[in-house]
Amino acid sequence: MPGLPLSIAYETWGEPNEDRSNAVLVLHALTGDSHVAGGVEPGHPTPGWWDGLVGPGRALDPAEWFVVAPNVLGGCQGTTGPWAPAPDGAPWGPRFPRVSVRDQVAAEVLLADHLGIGAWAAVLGGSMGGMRALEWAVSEPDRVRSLLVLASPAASTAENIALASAQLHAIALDPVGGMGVARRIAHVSYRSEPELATRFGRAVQPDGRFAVESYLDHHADKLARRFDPESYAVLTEAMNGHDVGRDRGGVRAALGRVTARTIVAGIDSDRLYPPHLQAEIAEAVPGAGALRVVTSPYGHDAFLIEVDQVAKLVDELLEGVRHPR
Ligand SMILES: CC(=O)SCCNC(=O)CCNC(=O)[C@H](O)C(C)(C)COP(=O)(O)OP(=O)(O)OC[C@H]1O[C@@H](n2cnc3c(N)ncnc32)[C@H](O)[C@@H]1OP(=O)(O)O
Ligand SMILES: N[C@@H](CCO)C(=O)O
Repeated sequence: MPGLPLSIAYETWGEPNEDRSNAVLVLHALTGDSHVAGGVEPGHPTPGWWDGLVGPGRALDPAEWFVVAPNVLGGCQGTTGPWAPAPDGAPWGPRFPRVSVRDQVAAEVLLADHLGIGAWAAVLGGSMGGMRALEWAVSEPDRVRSLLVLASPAASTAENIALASAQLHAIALDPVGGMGVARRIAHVSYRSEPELATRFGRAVQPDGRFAVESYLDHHADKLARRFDPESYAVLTEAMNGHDVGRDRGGVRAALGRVTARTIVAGIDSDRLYPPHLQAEIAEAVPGAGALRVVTSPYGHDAFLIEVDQVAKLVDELLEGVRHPR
């Protein structure tokens, strides 16, 4: 992204130690932001999306770790994205340049440099956050001491691209209404078929809508109140282009570069990024060991919901940083 004026919004928890060896990078998913957790620490009053993970007595205890969470490049919660002013003073909007997951990580490298962090004790993320975490470990192996990749692929699959392409077409036709359509399509892929069947069945509400239809309407309306359609499109295109193996001799060769102590986890009911995609990563990253499986009825969104299981994985990862083999 040479030439793009760049601002990065980020939040931190805890304090860096003298050599910054306690710094942990947490990377959010598609519609997430830098507000990982809240309600437990001064300065972070409102709840976050991984509340159970950061806070006193939690896996990422600010008394021990310096936790850093940036808003992604192309996002709409403070970091440069389509909402930001272009050189002519008007918002970039649809003129915002295409960015890749590699560009996003390159921006996060600049943040690490700015904060004086040579190597992260851990880099972790789920979904799109896991794509960036993996890209960090491949492109900057010396700067990632441990890595958690959760519910992410090494490269977006044909099905991922197909689902996303329908969403991008909807936004291209009508940004605001289209993002609602996109969220409906995406949200179905974030949940599991048995969950939807058990929870909603064929129930019809008094207003005539299927209950599941009304549920999707609700999530579409909620997103419209908090997210920018141009940003949704930029980030979706970045995910479509995600392939750690591009120009690196393929996925296996790229993953072979990773030197971080690595845990790779999938969710048993995830139909967006099913666990076989994480098994591919676990097999190719040196020393990653067996794939870990989060058990959940909720599908892909379990990376946000099953926080206790995620916290155990983070605990195990950080234990390895405290006591390296
Ligand atoms: C890192 C990141 O990804 S950050 C972004 C994370 N946040 C999001 O993605 C926001 C969208 N939300 C979600 O995807 C989910 O709510 C999660 C993953 C955060 C949590 O999942 P769950 O706790 O299982 O929530 P669930 O999907 O059941 O949604 C609950 C909502 O649906 C509503 N709902 C349930 N049934 C119906 C229905 N028949 N009609 C209308 N609304 C309904 C509930 O009232 C509730 O509303 P609220 O969220 O405004 O309080
Ligand atoms: N609910 C998540 C799913 C994408 O991983 C989000 O909106 O970011």
